[in-house]
Amino acid sequence: MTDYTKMTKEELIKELEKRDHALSRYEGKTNIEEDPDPLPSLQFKNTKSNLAYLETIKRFSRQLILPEFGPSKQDILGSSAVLIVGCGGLGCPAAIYLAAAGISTLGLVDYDDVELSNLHRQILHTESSIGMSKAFSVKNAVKNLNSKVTCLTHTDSVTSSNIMEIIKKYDIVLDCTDNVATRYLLNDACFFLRIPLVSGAALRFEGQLTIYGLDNGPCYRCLYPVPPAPENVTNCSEGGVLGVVPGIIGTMQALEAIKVLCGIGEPCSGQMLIFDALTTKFRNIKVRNRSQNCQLCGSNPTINELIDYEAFCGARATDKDQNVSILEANHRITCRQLSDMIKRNDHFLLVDVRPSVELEICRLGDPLNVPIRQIESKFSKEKVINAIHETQADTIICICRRGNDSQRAVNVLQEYFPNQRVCDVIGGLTSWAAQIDKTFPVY
Ligand SMILES: Nc1ncnc2c1ncn2[C@@H]1O[C@H](COP(=O)(O)OP(=O)(O)OP(=O)(O)O)[C@@H](O)[C@H]1O
Ligand SMILES: [Zn+2]
Repeated sequence: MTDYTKMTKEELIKELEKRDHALSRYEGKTNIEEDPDPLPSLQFKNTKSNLAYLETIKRFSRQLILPEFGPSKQDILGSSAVLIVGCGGLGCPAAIYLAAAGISTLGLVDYDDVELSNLHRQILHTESSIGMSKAFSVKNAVKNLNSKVTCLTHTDSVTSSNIMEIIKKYDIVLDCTDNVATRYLLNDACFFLRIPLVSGAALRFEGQLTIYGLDNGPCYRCLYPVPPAPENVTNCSEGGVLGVVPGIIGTMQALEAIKVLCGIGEPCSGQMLIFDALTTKFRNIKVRNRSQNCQLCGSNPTINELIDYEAFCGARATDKDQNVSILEANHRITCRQLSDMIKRNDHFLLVDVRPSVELEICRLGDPLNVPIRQIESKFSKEKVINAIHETQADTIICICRRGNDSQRAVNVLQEYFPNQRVCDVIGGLTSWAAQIDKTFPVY
């Protein structure tokens, strides 16, 4: 194949004229297979204008000169469509690298809008895009980088009812979401349409990456036939994440998509890449082969169509906080009631059940910190007894970030202190900030 990168501008123009002339012979023909002198696909894609052709060569020159890549692979990217589900921490880097690499079409899906707390890691969103749809925000960034990319935005959640219609247009799908129900949904839909699924995940200091449904590789259900109990699932909003970690995994999702589309290298299928940011270690674990017993892709499948994934997982297809209500009303007080108790100087013990690092962010007064993990495992009664004596409290009030863990804490503490009134604060510190003190930090 001609190496265009080594040609001078004049030589390139001459070459173009020659090829434009050759192309003109095919005008009006639908079948171009009889081409005796096949045009380099890169040229073929850019016949409309010489300028576009020259720009394309120049833009991608550094990857065009890779012997394993070259114009033929560039052309594959230039006619490929990738769907990115989730325009957050993983989706942002994935989208921008794919756009930079010259993908023809990017599908951008996200039902959510940009928030300030997204900006530390969802790197295509900016301060001025707060409140804007994440899918549009990513589209803007992509277009700024490479105006030639066609962006199709979807601002609804993907669900069983719309997913097939959406993904059928794409060559490969990237799972950049953050909840289990959507992972099963994407897995099943991609399997039914035989579309490879590049799956990424990032939490705290760890990231994971693998490809499902590629060639004879396993699907998500081969590895995880049963969804985890909802209470065992932690998301970034609860567990935290260092911003760079999804940046690395999302970038690698883009890389794997390029490799799969172009058929280069060894894609990360049948193996799970695990990245530990704290030790700077990448481990590659071989995962099980495609399972004969898999309910989806095994030899006797029982799942032959999309199902209700929220019911299957017992959890919603979003990581938005869900408020649980496990206490009787007489064990709950409102922020307003707590505020009145503070004003009246009532004798109560405020127990903040958040992890201690979160008290470093903000706290209400001078609470006793007993994290919910301790309360539910190795709980030492002494600490609370001492504090009750010190404050001469007749009531123990548990508080947390949003009013879920505080209820669990009340359940345990009631058993330890049956003669004491134990209650929690509805909505926790988030409600306190909304209803009582607008200057109180929300995180
Ligand atoms: N079923 C779905 N359809 C469309 N988008 C989805 C679906 N499930 C998850 N997402 C999107 O995937 C993205 C995941 O990214 P990420 O976890 O980084 O963001 P986040 O949910 O905004 O983060 P945080 O937990 O800090 O609020 C989110 O923007 C979320 O809206
Ligand atoms: Zn399977």
